[in-house]
Amino acid sequence: MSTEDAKTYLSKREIPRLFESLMTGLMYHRPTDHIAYLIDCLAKVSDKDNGKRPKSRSKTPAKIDSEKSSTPVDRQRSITPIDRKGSVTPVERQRSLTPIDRKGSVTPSDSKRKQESPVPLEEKRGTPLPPIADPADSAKINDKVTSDTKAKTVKKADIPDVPIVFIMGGPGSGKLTQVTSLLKLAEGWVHLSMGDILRNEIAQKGKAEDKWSMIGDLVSKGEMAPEEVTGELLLDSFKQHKNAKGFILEGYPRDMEQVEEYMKVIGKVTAVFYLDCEEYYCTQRLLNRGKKTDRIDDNLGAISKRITFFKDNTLPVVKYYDDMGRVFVVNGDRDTKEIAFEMGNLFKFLKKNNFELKNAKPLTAPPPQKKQERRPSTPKQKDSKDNKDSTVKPEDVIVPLATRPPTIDVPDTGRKDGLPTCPIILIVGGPGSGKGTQCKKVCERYKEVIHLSMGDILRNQIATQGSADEKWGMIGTLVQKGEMAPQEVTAELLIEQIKKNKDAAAFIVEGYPRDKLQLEEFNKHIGGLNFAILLDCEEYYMQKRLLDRGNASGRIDDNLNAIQSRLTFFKNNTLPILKHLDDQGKLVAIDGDRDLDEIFFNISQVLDFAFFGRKPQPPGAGKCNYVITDVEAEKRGKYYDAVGRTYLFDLDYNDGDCPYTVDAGYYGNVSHFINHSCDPNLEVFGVWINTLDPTLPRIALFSRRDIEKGEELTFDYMMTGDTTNQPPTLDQVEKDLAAEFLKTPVLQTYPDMPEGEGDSLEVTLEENDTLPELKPDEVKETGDAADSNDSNDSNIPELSIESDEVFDEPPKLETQKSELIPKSLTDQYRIVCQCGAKNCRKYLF
Ligand SMILES: C[S@@+](CC[C@H](N)C(=O)[O-])C[C@H]1O[C@@H](n2cnc3c(N)ncnc32)[C@H](O)[C@@H]1O
Repeated sequence: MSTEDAKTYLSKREIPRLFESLMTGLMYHRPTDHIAYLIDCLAKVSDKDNGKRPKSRSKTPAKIDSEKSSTPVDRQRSITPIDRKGSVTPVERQRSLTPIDRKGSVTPSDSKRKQESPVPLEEKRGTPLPPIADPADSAKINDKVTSDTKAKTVKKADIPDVPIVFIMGGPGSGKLTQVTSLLKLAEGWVHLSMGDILRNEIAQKGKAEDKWSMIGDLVSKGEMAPEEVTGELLLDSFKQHKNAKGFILEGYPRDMEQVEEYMKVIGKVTAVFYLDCEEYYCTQRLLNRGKKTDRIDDNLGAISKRITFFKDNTLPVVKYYDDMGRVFVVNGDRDTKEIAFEMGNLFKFLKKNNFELKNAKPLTAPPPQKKQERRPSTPKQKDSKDNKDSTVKPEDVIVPLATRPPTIDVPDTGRKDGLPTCPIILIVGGPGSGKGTQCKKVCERYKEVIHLSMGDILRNQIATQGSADEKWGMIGTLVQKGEMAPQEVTAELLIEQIKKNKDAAAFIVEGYPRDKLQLEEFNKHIGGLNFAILLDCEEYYMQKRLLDRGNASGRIDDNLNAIQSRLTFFKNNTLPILKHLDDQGKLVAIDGDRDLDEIFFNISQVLDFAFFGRKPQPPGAGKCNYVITDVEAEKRGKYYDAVGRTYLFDLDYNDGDCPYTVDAGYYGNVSHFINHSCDPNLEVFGVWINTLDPTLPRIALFSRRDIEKGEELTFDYMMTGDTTNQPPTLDQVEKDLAAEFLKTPVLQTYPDMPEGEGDSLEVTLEENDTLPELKPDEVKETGDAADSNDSNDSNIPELSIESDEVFDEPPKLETQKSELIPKSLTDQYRIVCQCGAKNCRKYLF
C-alpha cells in the first residue's frame, strides 16, 4: 500500500477525527478505567455507524449527528476567523467530535456564500454538541446542569436576583476592554473582576495573614487561588452590591472546580459572552502589552503556560456552559470597536428579552433557512441605525464581515533611516496562488532584484538556530504547527536581510506581511512600501493546485484540512490588509488563475512601469486587443489556416524572431475587418508609442496613395512594414511554403476551434512517435505540425495596443475548408486571394 493509499484509507474512515475525539474524551473526563471507556466509546461509534440508535442521547460518546453538523455553531464558525490549528475555542473542540462536511466549502461560490451569510442572533448562540462522556462523568455533568438549573430558582441569601453575565476568553482576548464598553450600556450593573478582587484582598491582608500571603505567592506565580477562597470572595462581592441591576463577572470561573464552587455560593448564570480568539493573536497582544507595561507574566514562556492552562481548564468550562445553551461566541480577533458593537447588540437583545433565554436547552432543530437569505449589512450602518432605534430585533444583529479593512494603527510614514531606499514590492496571494514561482521569474528577468521569502528566511533561521536557542526552538514549533512566528521576529529578520542586500535594485517580498500586526510592524520598522501585487485566485483553484502539489510531492501540509485552514487564515487575516493597501492605492491585482507566463507577462508590465517608468495600458484597454506569443500564434495560425480565415498579425518589425503576434480573432477594432489586396491602398507600419519594448509596437495603417470615397481599404498581408522592401513575389512565397511543409509533417486534422481559447487544441504527437517521411503529395489532411513540446508552452499575455471594440464572445469561425482550401500540397494552408488586382499573387500567404 502506498503512502497515498494509506492516507486515503485513514481520511475516508475519518480515523484521525475518531482518535482526536477519543483523546478529547479521555482528557476531558479522565475516566478511571480508560480501556473500558475507550471500548464503550468505540462500541457507540460502531452503533452509530451501523445505523443503530444510541440508547441515551446524553450518554452517547462521539454521537455523530447530522443535525449537529448543520447547527448554528457551524454557521457561526463559518463567519468567524478561525485558524483551526491555533484556535483556542471550545467550539473548535466540539467540532472535533463531529464530522464536519468540509466539502461544502470547497467551491468558491459556496464558500463565499457561507462567508457572507448573516447569522441571526438566535443562531449565534453556541449550540451544545455531545461530549464523549463515560456514564459516570456524564451523570456528574448532568447533576451539574440540574444543580445549576435549580440554583437559578433557589434564591441565594442576600444576593440580588438580577442577571449575571460572564465574560470569558483566553488570556489576551481583551475581556477587560470589552467589559468597559459593555458597562456603558448596562446602567446600574456592576463589574466584578476576580483578578481585581483577589489583588485587592492580597494587598489588604497579604502582610497580616499567612493565608493571604500564601495566596499572594500563588497568584504572583500565575497559579490559581483555592476555589473556596474565590467562592467566598465572590459571594462577599455580590452581597456588597444589593442594588445592582445586574453583574458582569470576568476572570471567573477558570476551571470546573470553580464552576462547582460557584454553583454552591451563587449558582445563577444568565449568559456567557465568549471572546473567541486565535492563540496566535492572544500571544501577540500579550507580548505587546508586556513591552508596554513590563508585566513579568507577559513573556513568551509565561504566556504559553497561561494559554495552555486556559485550553486545558477554562475551555471545558465554556463548553460546559455551551452545553447548557448559554454561550454567545463573539469573534475576538477584530477591531475592539467591532467587538464592542456586537457584544452591545447581544446585550440589548438579552435585555429586551428580560434576560430570559428561551432556548437555554440544547437546540436540536436546524434554524429556519429563510433567515440566511437576508443581506448582510455593515456594522457601521447598523451602528447609526441602532443609535436611533434602541429596539434591536434578534434578526437585526448581524455579524460584521471580515471584509472591512482593519484600522492600521501604525501608518507607513516612509522608509526608516538606515535602510536602503530602493523599492520594496510585495507579491501576495493566497496559498497555492503561485507567488514563489512568479518571484523566481521576476528575479530571472530583473537581475538586480532581491527576492525575500519570509517562509524561506524563517525556515533557514529555525534550521540554524532551532535546537540551540530556546526562543528559536519555540518559534520552530509554532511554525511547524502552521502557526505564525511572532511579528517582531519576522520584522527583525526582514530588516536583517534588507540590510544585508543594501545594493539591491529592489526587493520583492513574499509571504509577508500576513496580517494587520505584521503590517504594522513593517510600517513601524521598515516602511516605504511601494505597492503590492496580488495574485488574485479563486479559492477553488488554489485548493486544487495545492492538492495536486500534495499528491505529487507528498507535502504533509498540502492535505485538505491544512489547506482549508491556510485559506481561512488568508481570507480572514491577509485579505483585510490587502483591502487596506488597496484603499491606499497600493494594490495591483492580477488574475492568478491563468497560465504562469500570462501572469508573469502582466507582472512584468507592472514592474517595467515601476522600475523603468514604462507606462501601463489604461484600465480596460487590455480587453480589446490581444497580443500572443509566437508559440501560441503558431498553434492558432494552423487552426486559422485550416478554416481559411485568419486574424493574426505578426509584430515582426525587427530582425530575428518575432516574439509577438496580434490575434484580432476575439477582440479588435474596425481594422480587424480590413481585407488583403495584392495592390493595396494602405501600408502597414510599426509605431512605438508608450512602449520601450522594441518587440511590442502598435500597428499603424497609412494610405499609400489617394483613396476614392467608398473605396475599400486594403493592405498587403505579406507586407513587412519596411517600405524599402517590396512585397514578396508569388514564386518566393511558394518556395518558402514548400520548404516549411517538408520540415513539419502533418499527423492529424485539427479539431474544431474550442470556444474562446486557441491554446487548448489537442496535439496528439507523442514524444516517442516516429514521424513518417512524408512526400508532398502524400499529405492528405491539414493538421498540427507543431512541436509537441509547445503544447505546454502556450501563453497568451494580454496586452492592449488600442482599444475600440470588444466582441462579447469570439466570432464564430465557420469552416470553409471545402471552398477555400485547394487540394494540392502547397495549397493546403493557403487562402485563395480574391482581391482582383492585376498583379494578384493568387494566394493570401
Ligand atoms: C483579417 S480578416 C479580414 C476580415 C474578414 N474578411 C472578415 O469579414 O472577418 C482576414 C480574413 O479575411 C479573408 N480575406 C481577406 N482578404 C482576402 C482576399 N483578398 N481574398 C480572400 N479572402 C480574404 C480571409 O479569410 C482572411 O483570413
